[in-house]
Amino acid sequence: MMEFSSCRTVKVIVLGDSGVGKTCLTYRFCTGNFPSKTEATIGVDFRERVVDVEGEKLKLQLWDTAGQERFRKSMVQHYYRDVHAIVFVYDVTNVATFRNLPMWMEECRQHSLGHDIPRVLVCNKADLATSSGSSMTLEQARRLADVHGMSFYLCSAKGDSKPQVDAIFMSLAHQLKRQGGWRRKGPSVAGSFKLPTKANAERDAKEKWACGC
Ligand SMILES: Nc1nc2c(ncn2[C@@H]2O[C@H](COP(=O)(O)OP(=O)(O)OP(=O)(O)O)[C@@H](O)[C@H]2O)c(=O)[nH]1
Repeated sequence: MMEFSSCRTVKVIVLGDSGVGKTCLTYRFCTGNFPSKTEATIGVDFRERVVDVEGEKLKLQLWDTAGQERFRKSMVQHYYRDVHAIVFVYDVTNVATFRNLPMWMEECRQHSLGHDIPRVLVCNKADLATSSGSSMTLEQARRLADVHGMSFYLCSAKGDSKPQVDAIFMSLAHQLKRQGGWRRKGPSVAGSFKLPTKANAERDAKEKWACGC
C-alpha cells in the first residue's frame, strides 16, 4: 500500500538589494552547496527543504526574490501574500545595501506584514569582511536588528559556513513553531501564477527605457 506523508509548508521570503547573496544563501541551505554561477533573479525562484523541528516535519519554502527593481515589479503582490517569516539580507562589503534595509522593511509594512511575523537580519559575505568599515556597519546592523526585534546573523553563503546558514533558517522554523505561526494560512502553491520569463523581463526593461517611463 502506498503511504502519503504530509508536512506543513511555510513561506519564507528573502529580501534585499541585488547582489547581496539571496540566491546563494537559499541555495546553500537547500542543497548544501555554493552555486558555481548565479544570474540576477527574475521575479522569484523557489527552493524548499524539509526540516525537523522538535519531532515535527516542516517544509520551508524559500522565496528568493529579485533584488533588481525592474525584475520585481509584476511580482511584488505575490511575494507578500501569506508570508510566515522574513529574511532581510545585506552585503558586508557594500554599505549601500545596509542603508537600503529600511526601504525593504517599509515595503513589508506597506504590504501589512506586522512585527508578529518572525524576521531575521543577515549580513552576508562574511568571508570578504576585512576593513574597519565592515565592523562599523556590523555594530549598526546589530542595533537595527535590536530595534526591530530581530535576530542578527553574520554569515557567508560561501566556504566553510554551512552551520551558520542552517542556523538562520532553523531559528526561524523554531520561532514559528513556538509562536504557532506555521498554523496561519499557507503559501499559495508555487506556479499558481505565471512567472515572467527572463526574455520577457528583459524586453519589458528595454521597453521601459525606450519609452522613457
Ligand atoms: N565571497 C562571497 N561571495 C558571495 C557570497 N554570497 C554571494 N556571493 C556572490 O555575490 C554575487 C551575487 O550573489 P546572488 O546570490 O546572485 O545575489 P542576489 O541577492 O540573489 O541577487 P539578485 O538575484 O540580483 O537579487 C555572486 O557573484 C555570488 O557568487 C558569499 O557569502 N561570499
